Amino acid sequence: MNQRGEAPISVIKRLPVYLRVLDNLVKRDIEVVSSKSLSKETGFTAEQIRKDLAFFGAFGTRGTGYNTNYLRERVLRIIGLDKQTNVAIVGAGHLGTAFARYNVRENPYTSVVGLFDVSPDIVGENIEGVPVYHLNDLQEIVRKERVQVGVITVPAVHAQEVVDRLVEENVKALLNFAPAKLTAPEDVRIHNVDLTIELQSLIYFAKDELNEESTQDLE
Ligand SMILES: NC(=O)c1ccc[n+]([C@@H]2O[C@H](COP(=O)([O-])OP(=O)(O)OC[C@H]3O[C@@H](n4cnc5c(N)ncnc54)[C@H](O)[C@@H]3O)[C@@H](O)[C@H]2O)c1
Repeated sequence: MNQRGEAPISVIKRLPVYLRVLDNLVKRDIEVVSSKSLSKETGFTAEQIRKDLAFFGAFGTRGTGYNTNYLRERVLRIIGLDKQTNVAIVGAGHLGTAFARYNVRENPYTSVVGLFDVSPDIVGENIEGVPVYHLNDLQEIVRKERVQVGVITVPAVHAQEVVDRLVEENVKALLNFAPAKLTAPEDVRIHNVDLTIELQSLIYFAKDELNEESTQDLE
């Protein structure tokens, strides 16, 4: 049974947050955690947490809480992080290299096996142990390293050609940072990330609280 198929996207999106907190608790040798303390650490309500976790089976013991290790392993398995996932980042500029650095340091669950670029200024370099290859080597490395996820951090005008190359190599999951509308076959999943849109929507939601005097009308 595909457990992920049954839970709403909002629940799935909270799972990595639970994982981060559980990782921390395991590191601190905390063996049992209540939904109340998970609530304190995540900011979600205890009821929400119990409901979320119940989607995947009842893991907790009433009055005691959840076994931290067990819950962490379940969450890892539900997300699909119990097996190594190899990632390639295409575009080794500001964002691509920052993303690579951060993931090498902070994300033990995926392995960035290579960055790819076309600029002679960066090809051949090494970012936190991750080699920067020329785009021409994409096919060879994707096959050799069994890359499953592609991250797109090239200028928008080049993003579709990068998608096409990754799709040709059978990469089925793409995380796109370029502000471009990309197309791929139905069995390829593309997630778009746009921090500028996040910033703009924050301003919309906070606009009543923003100090009127410190803002100037643009028109
Ligand atoms: N989603 C967000 O929140 C967010 C934030 C910042 C930047 N961006 C976007 O991310 C992308 C990268 O931004 P940046 O600031 O790192 O730019 P950058 O110019 O620093 O880096 C882009 C890199 O892509 C390389 N490149 C160009 N064409 C390529 C190709 N066909 N194949 C491989 N590499 C190629 C360039 O040589 C360069 O190293 C842009 O599309 C930008 O708009 C998105």
